[in-house]
Amino acid sequence: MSSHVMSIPGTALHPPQAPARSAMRAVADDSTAPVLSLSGIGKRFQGVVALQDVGFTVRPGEVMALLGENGAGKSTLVKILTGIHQPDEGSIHLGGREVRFASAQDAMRGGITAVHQETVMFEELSVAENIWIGRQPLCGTPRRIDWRRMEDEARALFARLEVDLPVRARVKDLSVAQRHFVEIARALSQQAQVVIMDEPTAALSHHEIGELYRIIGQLRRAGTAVIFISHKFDEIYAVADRYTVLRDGRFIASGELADITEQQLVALMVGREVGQVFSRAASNTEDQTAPVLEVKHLSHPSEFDDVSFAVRPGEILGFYGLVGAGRSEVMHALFGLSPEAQGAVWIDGREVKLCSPAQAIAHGLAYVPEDRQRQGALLSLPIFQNITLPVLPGIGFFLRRHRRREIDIARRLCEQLELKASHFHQHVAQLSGGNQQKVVLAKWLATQPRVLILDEPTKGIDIGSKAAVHRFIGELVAQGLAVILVSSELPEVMGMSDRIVVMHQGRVQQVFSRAEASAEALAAAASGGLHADAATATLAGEATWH
Ligand SMILES: Nc1ncnc2c1ncn2[C@@H]1O[C@H](COP(=O)(O)OP(=O)(O)OP(=O)(O)O)[C@@H](O)[C@H]1O
Repeated sequence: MSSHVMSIPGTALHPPQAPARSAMRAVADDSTAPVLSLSGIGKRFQGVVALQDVGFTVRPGEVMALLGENGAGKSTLVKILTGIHQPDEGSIHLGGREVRFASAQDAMRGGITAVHQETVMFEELSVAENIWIGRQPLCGTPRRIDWRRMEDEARALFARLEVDLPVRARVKDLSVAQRHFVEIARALSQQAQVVIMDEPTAALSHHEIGELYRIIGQLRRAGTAVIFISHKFDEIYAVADRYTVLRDGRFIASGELADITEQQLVALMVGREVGQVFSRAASNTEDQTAPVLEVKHLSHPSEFDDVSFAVRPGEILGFYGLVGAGRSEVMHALFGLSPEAQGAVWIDGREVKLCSPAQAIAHGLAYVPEDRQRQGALLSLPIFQNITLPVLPGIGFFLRRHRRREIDIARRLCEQLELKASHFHQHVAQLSGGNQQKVVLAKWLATQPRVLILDEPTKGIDIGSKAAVHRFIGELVAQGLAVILVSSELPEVMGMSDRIVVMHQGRVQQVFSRAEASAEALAAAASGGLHADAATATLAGEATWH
């Protein structure tokens, strides 16, 4: 890692290593004709310019990282490439022919497929049926579906990918990673020339990320071009060959990743200096300060067992663990969302019952969930109403002067979080994904809680805004707020927390002070107390795939 921006001392762990790029780049070189070329692409939404004169090329067998801040226009471009939106201007050439896709199916048939979390699949149908839906092989007279061929060909696709996935499994029973693999198999079956991956690792474990990298290597060797969107630089450098940067809907630069440092990329993306990310001085809260929140022996029949911890005013208590460790489930229970949970919760030294979110809020808790878009934002309401919704009773919604105050609160938070929107009355549905996340964050910060639970607060948020979010959390803590920070990013959890609880398989494995918390020690605890080397190997995705 070349820049100061993402690295802090002691975070020696990196995401899974991709195979050496020189070995993987069998097809693309400078003389290869592009498989995809865009020129002069423009798109407006009700006066908002999302893209303007964007052009770049992608060659067969290369991985192109598409980079930009929240709202830069990446998703809009993906939607144009996959037939969901039509461009107002410009042209797209695929395999040397000009194309215009009227729908997602049209784009898929034409050779462009996207892999992302929101992809609609037929939940009740099998893996094989999802791969061949709409084009099932037929046999006999009268013609009927050739189930055996359909399943055999699906098996052959997974064999090619070296993924062990039962083709008769129902899609509803698959993990996010397995769904990605089904989509990739479908793309292969359609001889896709370009596969777009939009933040594909967001919900994957370290091991699954390793699997995904390996499959990307296979696509590349087969000559498929991959457009890879991510806000994480370590993974961009691990998998991509080239980059294209967008800023404010415009093309800024393209080039080889080998020729550019992370810091230079950040400068291209944000066009200004970015503050230090992941760095906060430890709070000077004394150990003898009474905790504002104490959780004692919290258990759930299937999700977690005997979880106890305490957090003091002015302190950040980090929660680290692998996907599935039970961290988010504990936070759900704490916020009154899990009726089956048992245990005791004490606030300011008094035992309280938190049986519903309303009770939790009344006791000064706020919870910003991980899945903010689905659980947090009212997409059809304007930004300022989303932000002030939880505090409306407190500021008198119907009084005009209070409406003014509502807008003031919203404006201050939007500035602090560097929200990118054309105006406060813009509907949240019209914001980019990252900016929608910031609205939900602002909404809960506006409640001025005493204990703020943040679940993956910077997931999907660009590097510049990450620094702003961290600064803002730091300011709130300095004013006496207690924060519980659930994060899967080691640098974030280490750089921000005063103490770190590591969970493994639903239990508290170990609690670290800031001084004790090294990347290796946290990883070892997250893997169930393995020796640090073994834990590092597990995190690097070297274990076998089940
Ligand atoms: N349906 C829409 N209506 C109005 N404006 C829109 C719509 N979709 C996108 N925009 C605007 O287009 C711009 C680009 O958004 P886009 O979603 O492409 O950004 P992005 O680079 O994908 O950001 P992120 O990293 O946050 O996902 C933003 O200003 C956004 O508000």
